[in-house]
Amino acid sequence: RFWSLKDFEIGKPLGKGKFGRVYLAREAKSKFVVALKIIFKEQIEKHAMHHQLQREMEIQTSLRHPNVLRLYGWFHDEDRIFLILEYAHGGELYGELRKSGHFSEKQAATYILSLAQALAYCHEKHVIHRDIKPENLLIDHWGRLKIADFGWSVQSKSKRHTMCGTLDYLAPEMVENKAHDYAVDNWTLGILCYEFLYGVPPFEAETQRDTFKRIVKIDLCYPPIPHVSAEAKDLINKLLVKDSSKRLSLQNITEHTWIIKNADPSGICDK
Ligand SMILES: O=C(Cc1cc(-c2ccc3c(-c4nc5ccccc5[nH]4)n[nH]c3c2)n[nH]1)Nc1cccc(F)c1
Repeated sequence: RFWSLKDFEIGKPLGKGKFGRVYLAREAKSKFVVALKIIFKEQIEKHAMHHQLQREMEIQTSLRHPNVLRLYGWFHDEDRIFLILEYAHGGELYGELRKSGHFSEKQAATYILSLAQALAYCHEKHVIHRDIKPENLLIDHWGRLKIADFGWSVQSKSKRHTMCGTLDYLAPEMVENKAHDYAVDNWTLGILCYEFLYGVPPFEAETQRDTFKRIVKIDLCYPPIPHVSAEAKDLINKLLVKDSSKRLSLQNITEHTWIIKNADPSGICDK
Protein backbone atom coordinates (compact mmCIF):
# COMPACT_ATOMS: atom_id res chain seq x y z
CA ARG A 1 0.00 0.00 0.00
CA PHE A 2 1.67 3.24 -1.09
CA TRP A 3 0.33 6.43 0.39
CA SER A 4 0.49 9.96 -1.00
CA LEU A 5 -0.58 13.36 0.23
CA LYS A 6 -3.82 13.22 -1.76
CA ASP A 7 -4.98 10.33 0.44
CA PHE A 8 -5.18 12.69 3.45
CA GLU A 9 -7.22 15.69 4.58
CA ILE A 10 -4.94 17.90 6.71
CA GLY A 11 -6.29 19.48 9.92
CA LYS A 12 -4.91 21.70 12.69
CA PRO A 13 -1.22 21.72 13.61
CA LEU A 14 -0.59 19.52 16.68
CA GLY A 15 2.88 20.73 17.50
CA LYS A 16 6.43 21.17 16.34
CA GLY A 17 8.21 17.84 16.46
CA LYS A 18 11.84 17.22 15.58
CA PHE A 19 12.74 18.58 12.12
CA GLY A 20 9.15 19.21 11.25
CA ARG A 21 5.59 19.98 12.21
CA VAL A 22 2.86 17.52 13.10
CA TYR A 23 -0.70 17.94 11.82
CA LEU A 24 -3.97 16.31 12.65
CA ALA A 25 -4.99 14.47 9.49
CA ARG A 26 -7.58 12.02 8.26
CA GLU A 27 -7.27 9.31 5.62
CA ALA A 28 -9.87 10.41 3.06
CA LYS A 29 -11.53 7.03 2.37
CA SER A 30 -11.55 5.37 5.79
CA LYS A 31 -11.82 8.64 7.76
CA PHE A 32 -9.12 7.13 10.01
CA VAL A 33 -7.56 9.93 12.10
CA VAL A 34 -3.75 10.14 12.29
CA ALA A 35 -0.98 12.56 13.20
CA LEU A 36 0.92 13.46 10.03
CA LYS A 37 4.48 14.61 10.61
CA ILE A 38 6.02 16.65 7.78
CA ILE A 39 9.82 16.71 7.63
CA PHE A 40 11.65 18.84 5.07
CA LYS A 41 14.35 16.90 3.21
CA GLU A 42 16.69 19.90 3.09
CA GLN A 43 16.46 20.04 6.93
CA ILE A 44 17.53 16.41 7.06
CA GLU A 45 20.32 16.90 4.52
CA LYS A 46 21.53 20.06 6.30
CA HIS A 47 21.93 18.15 9.56
CA ALA A 48 23.17 15.01 7.81
CA MET A 49 20.43 13.21 9.69
CA HIS A 50 19.45 10.92 6.87
CA HIS A 51 20.76 7.74 8.52
CA GLN A 52 19.33 8.82 11.90
CA LEU A 53 15.90 9.36 10.36
CA GLN A 54 16.16 6.04 8.56
CA ARG A 55 17.06 4.32 11.85
CA GLU A 56 14.21 6.04 13.73
CA MET A 57 11.74 4.92 11.07
CA GLU A 58 13.01 1.36 11.28
CA ILE A 59 12.83 1.48 15.10
CA GLN A 60 9.34 2.94 15.25
CA THR A 61 7.87 0.71 12.56
CA SER A 62 9.21 -2.37 14.30
CA LEU A 63 7.85 -1.45 17.75
CA ARG A 64 4.39 -2.75 18.61
CA HIS A 65 3.36 -2.01 22.20
CA PRO A 66 0.19 -0.44 23.70
CA ASN A 67 2.33 2.28 25.35
CA VAL A 68 4.53 3.09 22.32
CA LEU A 69 3.09 5.45 19.73
CA ARG A 70 2.71 3.68 16.37
CA LEU A 71 4.36 4.73 13.13
CA TYR A 72 1.90 3.32 10.58
CA GLY A 73 3.95 4.19 7.51
CA TRP A 74 5.49 6.99 5.48
CA PHE A 75 5.74 8.51 2.02
CA HIS A 76 7.63 11.42 0.41
CA ASP A 77 7.38 13.93 -2.38
CA GLU A 78 9.95 16.22 -4.05
CA ASP A 79 11.09 17.98 -0.87
CA ARG A 80 9.21 16.51 2.09
CA ILE A 81 8.97 13.23 4.02
CA PHE A 82 5.59 12.42 5.60
CA LEU A 83 5.28 10.16 8.66
CA ILE A 84 1.89 8.63 9.35
CA LEU A 85 1.84 8.49 13.16
CA GLU A 86 -0.78 7.33 15.65
CA TYR A 87 -3.00 10.18 16.84
CA ALA A 88 -3.17 10.45 20.65
CA HIS A 89 -6.50 12.11 21.43
CA GLY A 90 -5.48 13.20 24.93
CA GLY A 91 -2.51 15.23 23.78
CA GLU A 92 0.65 15.74 25.86
CA LEU A 93 0.85 14.20 29.32
CA TYR A 94 2.68 17.43 30.22
CA GLY A 95 -0.55 19.38 29.75
CA GLU A 96 -2.34 17.10 32.22
CA LEU A 97 0.48 17.48 34.75
CA ARG A 98 0.51 21.27 34.46
CA LYS A 99 -3.29 21.45 34.71
CA SER A 100 -3.58 19.28 37.82
CA GLY A 101 -0.30 20.43 39.41
CA HIS A 102 0.61 16.87 40.30
CA PHE A 103 -0.90 13.42 39.78
CA SER A 104 -2.52 11.21 42.41
CA GLU A 105 -0.48 8.22 43.56
CA LYS A 106 -2.81 5.93 41.55
CA GLN A 107 -2.31 7.96 38.36
CA ALA A 108 1.45 8.29 38.88
CA ALA A 109 1.87 4.57 39.63
CA THR A 110 -0.23 3.64 36.57
CA TYR A 111 1.91 5.82 34.28
CA ILE A 112 5.17 4.50 35.80
CA LEU A 113 3.98 0.91 35.31
CA SER A 114 3.08 1.64 31.66
CA LEU A 115 6.49 3.25 31.12
CA ALA A 116 8.34 0.35 32.75
CA GLN A 117 6.47 -2.14 30.56
CA ALA A 118 7.06 -0.09 27.40
CA LEU A 119 10.77 0.33 28.20
CA ALA A 120 11.19 -3.38 29.01
CA TYR A 121 9.75 -4.08 25.58
CA CYS A 122 12.08 -1.52 23.90
CA HIS A 123 15.14 -2.87 25.73
CA GLU A 124 14.24 -6.40 24.57
CA LYS A 125 14.46 -4.97 21.03
CA HIS A 126 17.82 -3.37 21.89
CA VAL A 127 16.37 0.14 21.80
CA ILE A 128 17.42 2.64 24.49
CA HIS A 129 15.11 5.64 24.37
CA ARG A 130 17.41 7.99 26.33
CA ASP A 131 15.09 10.94 26.00
CA ILE A 132 12.01 10.14 28.05
CA LYS A 133 10.55 13.40 29.29
CA PRO A 134 6.96 14.59 29.83
CA GLU A 135 6.88 16.42 26.45
CA ASN A 136 7.51 13.09 24.72
CA LEU A 137 4.66 11.36 26.51
CA LEU A 138 1.16 11.47 25.04
CA ILE A 139 -2.16 10.11 26.23
CA ASP A 140 -4.80 8.43 24.11
CA HIS A 141 -8.52 8.92 24.53
CA TRP A 142 -8.67 6.20 27.23
CA GLY A 143 -6.00 8.10 29.17
CA ARG A 144 -3.38 5.45 28.34
CA LEU A 145 0.22 6.65 28.14
CA LYS A 146 2.08 6.59 24.79
CA ILE A 147 5.83 7.18 24.44
CA ALA A 148 6.09 9.38 21.34
CA ASP A 149 9.42 10.84 20.44
CA PHE A 150 12.30 8.58 19.47
CA GLY A 151 14.37 11.63 18.70
CA TRP A 152 17.55 10.20 20.15
CA SER A 153 16.89 6.51 20.54
CA VAL A 154 19.56 4.24 19.19
CA GLN A 155 19.69 0.58 18.32
CA SER A 156 22.29 -0.32 20.87
CA LYS A 157 24.04 -3.47 21.90
CA SER A 158 27.01 -1.60 23.30
CA LYS A 159 27.52 1.33 25.65
CA ARG A 160 26.75 4.78 24.28
CA HIS A 161 28.67 8.04 24.81
CA THR A 162 26.83 10.76 22.89
CA MET A 163 25.13 13.46 24.93
CA CYS A 164 21.42 14.07 24.44
CA GLY A 165 18.16 15.18 26.10
CA THR A 166 17.33 18.08 28.43
CA LEU A 167 19.28 18.26 31.69
CA ASP A 168 16.61 17.53 34.29
CA TYR A 169 16.22 13.97 33.09
CA LEU A 170 19.89 13.12 32.51
CA ALA A 171 21.48 10.38 34.58
CA PRO A 172 24.81 11.15 36.34
CA GLU A 173 26.79 8.97 33.92
CA MET A 174 25.42 11.08 31.07
CA VAL A 175 26.13 14.48 32.64
CA GLU A 176 29.59 13.17 33.54
CA ASN A 177 29.94 12.00 29.96
CA LYS A 178 30.76 8.46 31.00
CA ALA A 179 29.72 5.35 29.12
CA HIS A 180 26.06 4.64 29.65
CA ASP A 181 23.60 1.90 28.83
CA TYR A 182 19.96 0.88 29.22
CA ALA A 183 20.00 1.87 32.93
CA VAL A 184 19.69 5.54 31.93
CA ASP A 185 16.03 4.90 31.22
CA ASN A 186 15.60 3.48 34.75
CA TRP A 187 17.05 6.67 36.21
CA THR A 188 14.62 8.70 34.12
CA LEU A 189 11.69 6.69 35.50
CA GLY A 190 12.78 7.83 38.97
CA ILE A 191 12.85 11.44 37.78
CA LEU A 192 9.42 11.12 36.17
CA CYS A 193 7.94 9.37 39.22
CA TYR A 194 9.05 12.28 41.41
CA GLU A 195 7.75 14.82 38.86
CA PHE A 196 4.37 13.05 38.54
CA LEU A 197 3.95 13.19 42.33
CA TYR A 198 5.34 16.69 43.05
CA GLY A 199 4.78 18.48 39.72
CA VAL A 200 8.46 19.42 39.31
CA PRO A 201 11.57 17.31 38.56
CA PRO A 202 13.72 16.56 41.65
CA PHE A 203 16.94 18.34 40.65
CA GLU A 204 15.41 21.48 39.15
CA ALA A 205 17.63 24.51 39.73
CA GLU A 206 18.11 28.08 38.54
CA THR A 207 21.02 27.26 36.27
CA GLN A 208 22.09 24.21 34.25
CA ARG A 209 25.28 24.14 36.31
CA ASP A 210 23.31 23.85 39.54
CA THR A 211 21.13 21.10 38.04
CA PHE A 212 24.31 19.22 37.05
CA LYS A 213 25.65 19.55 40.60
CA ARG A 214 22.38 18.35 42.13
CA ILE A 215 22.22 15.35 39.78
CA VAL A 216 25.75 14.13 40.42
CA LYS A 217 25.27 14.65 44.16
CA ILE A 218 21.85 12.97 44.09
CA ASP A 219 20.69 16.03 46.04
CA LEU A 220 17.17 14.68 46.59
CA CYS A 221 14.64 16.18 49.00
CA TYR A 222 10.94 15.49 49.49
CA PRO A 223 8.75 18.52 50.31
CA PRO A 224 6.06 17.89 53.01
CA ILE A 225 3.33 19.03 50.58
CA PRO A 226 1.84 17.25 48.65
CA HIS A 227 1.84 14.27 50.98
CA VAL A 228 3.52 11.28 49.29
CA SER A 229 3.59 7.75 50.71
CA ALA A 230 6.77 6.17 52.05
CA GLU A 231 6.44 3.39 49.44
CA ALA A 232 6.53 5.95 46.61
CA LYS A 233 9.68 7.53 48.08
CA ASP A 234 11.18 4.06 48.47
CA LEU A 235 10.75 3.41 44.73
CA ILE A 236 12.23 6.80 43.79
CA ASN A 237 15.20 6.23 46.15
CA LYS A 238 15.85 2.88 44.46
CA LEU A 239 15.88 4.41 40.99
CA LEU A 240 17.85 7.63 41.62
CA VAL A 241 21.01 5.73 42.45
CA LYS A 242 24.37 6.92 41.10
CA ASP A 243 25.72 3.44 40.40
CA SER A 244 23.65 2.47 37.35
CA SER A 245 24.10 -1.26 38.09
CA LYS A 246 22.36 -0.79 41.46
CA ARG A 247 19.20 0.85 40.07
CA LEU A 248 15.97 -1.10 40.38
CA SER A 249 15.42 -3.11 37.18
CA LEU A 250 12.32 -2.58 35.05
CA GLN A 251 11.05 -5.99 36.22
CA ASN A 252 11.55 -5.03 39.90
CA ILE A 253 9.69 -1.75 39.31
CA THR A 254 6.61 -3.66 38.13
CA GLU A 255 6.84 -5.78 41.32
CA HIS A 256 7.40 -2.90 43.78
CA THR A 257 4.81 -2.65 46.57
CA TRP A 258 3.89 0.94 45.64
CA ILE A 259 3.15 -0.13 42.04
CA ILE A 260 1.25 -3.26 43.11
CA LYS A 261 -0.85 -1.23 45.56
CA ASN A 262 -1.58 1.80 43.33
CA ALA A 263 -1.19 1.07 39.61
CA ASP A 264 -4.10 0.07 37.40
CA PRO A 265 -2.76 -2.86 35.34
CA SER A 266 -4.88 -1.85 32.34
CA GLY A 267 -2.90 1.42 32.13
CA ILE A 268 -6.17 3.30 32.32
CA CYS A 269 -6.89 4.95 35.65
CA ASP A 270 -9.80 7.27 36.21
CA LYS A 271 -8.54 10.31 38.08
O1 LIG B 1 8.82 12.52 15.29
C1 LIG B 1 8.57 11.47 15.85
C2 LIG B 1 7.79 11.43 17.08
C3 LIG B 1 6.73 12.41 17.08
C4 LIG B 1 5.43 12.12 17.33
C5 LIG B 1 4.82 13.34 17.37
C6 LIG B 1 3.44 13.58 17.71
C7 LIG B 1 3.06 14.81 18.23
C8 LIG B 1 1.75 15.03 18.63
C9 LIG B 1 0.83 13.99 18.50
C10 LIG B 1 -0.52 13.83 18.83
C11 LIG B 1 -1.37 14.81 19.45
N1 LIG B 1 -2.61 14.60 19.84
C12 LIG B 1 -3.07 15.73 20.37
C13 LIG B 1 -4.31 16.06 20.94
C14 LIG B 1 -4.50 17.34 21.46
C15 LIG B 1 -3.47 18.27 21.41
C16 LIG B 1 -2.24 17.94 20.84
C17 LIG B 1 -2.06 16.65 20.33
N2 LIG B 1 -0.97 16.05 19.75
N3 LIG B 1 -0.92 12.59 18.50
N4 LIG B 1 0.11 11.95 17.98
C18 LIG B 1 1.20 12.76 17.96
C19 LIG B 1 2.51 12.54 17.55
N5 LIG B 1 5.72 14.32 17.15
N6 LIG B 1 6.91 13.72 16.93
N7 LIG B 1 8.96 10.30 15.51
C20 LIG B 1 9.74 10.06 14.44
C21 LIG B 1 10.61 11.01 13.91
C22 LIG B 1 11.39 10.64 12.83
C23 LIG B 1 11.30 9.34 12.31
C24 LIG B 1 10.42 8.45 12.91
F1 LIG B 1 10.35 7.24 12.43
C25 LIG B 1 9.66 8.79 13.95
